[in-house]
Parts: sequence; structure tokens; C-alpha cells
Amino acid sequence: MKLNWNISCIQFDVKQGLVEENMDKAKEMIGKAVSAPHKPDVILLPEMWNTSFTKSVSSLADAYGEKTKQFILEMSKIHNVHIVAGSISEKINGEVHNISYVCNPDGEFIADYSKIHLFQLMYEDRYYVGGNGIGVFELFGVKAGMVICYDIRFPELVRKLALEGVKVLFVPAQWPDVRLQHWRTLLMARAIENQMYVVACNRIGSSERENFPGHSMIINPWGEVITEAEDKETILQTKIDLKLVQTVRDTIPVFEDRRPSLY
Ligand SMILES: O=C(O)CCC(=O)C(=O)O
Repeated sequence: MKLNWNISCIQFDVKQGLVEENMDKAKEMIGKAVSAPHKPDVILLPEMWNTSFTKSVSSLADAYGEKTKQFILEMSKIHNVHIVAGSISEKINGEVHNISYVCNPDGEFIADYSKIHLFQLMYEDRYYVGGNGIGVFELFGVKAGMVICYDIRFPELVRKLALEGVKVLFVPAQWPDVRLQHWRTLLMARAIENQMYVVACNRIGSSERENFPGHSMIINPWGEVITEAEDKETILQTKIDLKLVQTVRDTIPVFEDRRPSLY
């Protein structure tokens, strides 16, 4: 089991509908991240990092994720790194999912997660079908979990992941600047109440309707922001010590003190 991880969030501007351009950008930034002095063990990309949200989603969605999976598997293997691949549009039996893939340095696909809660305010529910399972997987023998963007508004989902043993939560997002305060507050709350690390990667740039502020963040199990990006292209890097999760849980034994029979 490895308890000290270097993490990098790759924060960039996702160009709407321009799959090749976005994949080239991701490739360039993954290359830069792994060449940095503290080479990451795990890289996180933003939500919808190769198409953004677009009305052409049905034609742009990757059939069974084949092209994206191949790209991510190759990047993981070449650079000897785990990649939590934000999310993309995957077409499965005619339905489109907002889905994430996790790959290991052997170039193996280890998990996927299809976003459960679709964001009606931006009509996500008209274009996508919600997933039916939670996102839990293992990295270096430690349980990690994933939710996507709007999912962080559902504390019961993240609590379920914590009860499954998750110690690090990955959150890819396309979160707009008008609700930046919600983004920061919700991420910190999820970290504090579940006493887990939260690693969150947001995009920058603009779509027709919204601006995206970045502010990717890595938060420790005390709820302290270890590092936070601004609104520029950034490789946000830090080291996390997984032993801190148990220290915090021993200090304030929230999981022991729960009384789920009452609520
Ligand atoms: O919950 C929010 O305010 C933003 C959610 C969102 O933009 C998304 O899930 O794509």
C-alpha cells in the first residue's frame, strides 16, 4: 500500500466540439505534468474534457468510449501514471452517458463511473442518461471514489462512498463562475464531513452561456485547501499523505458517532 501520492489536476480551456484539439491539449498537458519535478502518481482531467457540452453530443459521443479509452490507456502506459480521465460523452446502445475512466500505469482500464445526477438547469437530462452505480476503485491499495460536478450537491452520495471506505474523492467538473462560491463551499464541506481528501478539477474558458473560473482545488481531510488554482491554464500539483485521513477520523470520530437509525 502506498500512502504518499503526488497528484496533478490538469486545468485547461476545453474547446466545444473540437475533439482532436482537446485531445492534443490534454496530451501536451499530461506530458508537462509528468515532466515536473514532482512527477504525479495520479492525474485528474476536467469534466467533458474532449468535447465540452454541445448540442452535437449525439454525433460526437465516443461509441463505447473506444477512442478515448485507447488514448488514456496509452497516456497512462507511456508516462507510467494513473489517470482519472475527467469525463467524456460515451454512446452505449444508442444512449449517451457522461462517463469517466480510470487507468493504471500498466495501461489497464480499472474503473468507470457514469454521472448519476444530471444537471437540469443546463438541460443535461435531455442529452444524457444518468448512471446507475457509484464510483469506487482502488489506487495503490487505497479506496478512492469519484463523483462528477453537480454530484457534489448530493452529500448522501459522498457519504455512501465514505462508508464504502473511500479516502480520496476525485471530482471532475465544468462548474460556472456564477456559482463559484457553491463550488468552493460544497467541496470543503464534502471533505470536512467525510474526513477525506477531495481532489477537484474544473475547466477554464467560456461556452455560449457560461464562463468557467477554474479554481481546481485539493483539500485535506480537515477541510483545509492545500492548493487552489486561479482562472488560468494550470497544472495544479501537490503531495497528499493518506495517513492524515485516519488521524482526522480518530480525532473527531464522526463515523463512530453517527446514529443512522434516527435519520
Ligand atoms: O451544480 C452546479 O451549480 C453546476 C453543475 C454543473 O454545471 C454540471 O454538473 O455540469
